[in-house]
Amino acid sequence: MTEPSMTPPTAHILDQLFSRIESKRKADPETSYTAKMFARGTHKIAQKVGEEAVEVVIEAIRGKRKRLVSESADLLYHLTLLWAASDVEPGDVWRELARREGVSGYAHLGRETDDDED
Ligand SMILES: N=c1c2ncn([C@@H]3O[C@H](COP(=O)(O)OP(=O)(O)OP(=O)(O)O)[C@@H](O)[C@H]3O)c2ncn1[C@@H]1O[C@H](COP(=O)(O)O)[C@@H](O)[C@H]1O
Repeated sequence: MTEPSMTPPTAHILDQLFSRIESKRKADPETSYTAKMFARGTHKIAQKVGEEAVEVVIEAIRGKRKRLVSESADLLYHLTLLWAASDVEPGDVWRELARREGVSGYAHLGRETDDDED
C-alpha cells in the first residue's frame, strides 16, 4: 500500500504545466521558449524567476490587479521550469506544503538546511 504522505495531495494545473514543460525539454529552441530556456541552463532560468518575482512585487505595490495576475502566471511558469531544470517535481513541493498544513508559521517547521542536501 502507498504511504498516504507519499501521494501528492492534489492534481493541479501546475502538474499539467510541469508535464508540458518536460515534453518541451528536447524541442526546437526556435519554436519553443521552454526549450530555449532549458538550453540556456539553470542559472539563466533562476535569474528569470528572480526577474518575474520582482515584476510581481512591483505590480502588487502599484495596485494593478490584472498586471499582478499576468506577472504571477509568468512567475509560476518560470518557477515550474526551474523545478524541471533542478530535478524537483511538483509533488515534492505539494508534499512539503501538506506537511506544513495546520502548523503555525511561528513553529519550527524543520526546513531543509544545506547540510541536509543529498
Ligand atoms: N506558461 C507559459 C509561459 N508564460 C510565460 N511564457 C513566456 O515567457 C517569456 C517571458 O517574457 P519576457 O519578456 O520576460 O522574456 P523574453 O524577452 O521573451 O525572453 P528573454 O530572452 O528575456 O529570456 C515570454 O516569451 C512568454 O511567452 C511562457 N511560455 C510558455 N508557457 C507554457 O509552456 C508551454 C510550451 O511553450 P513553448 O515552449 O514556447 O512551446 C505553453 O503552451 C504554455 O503552457
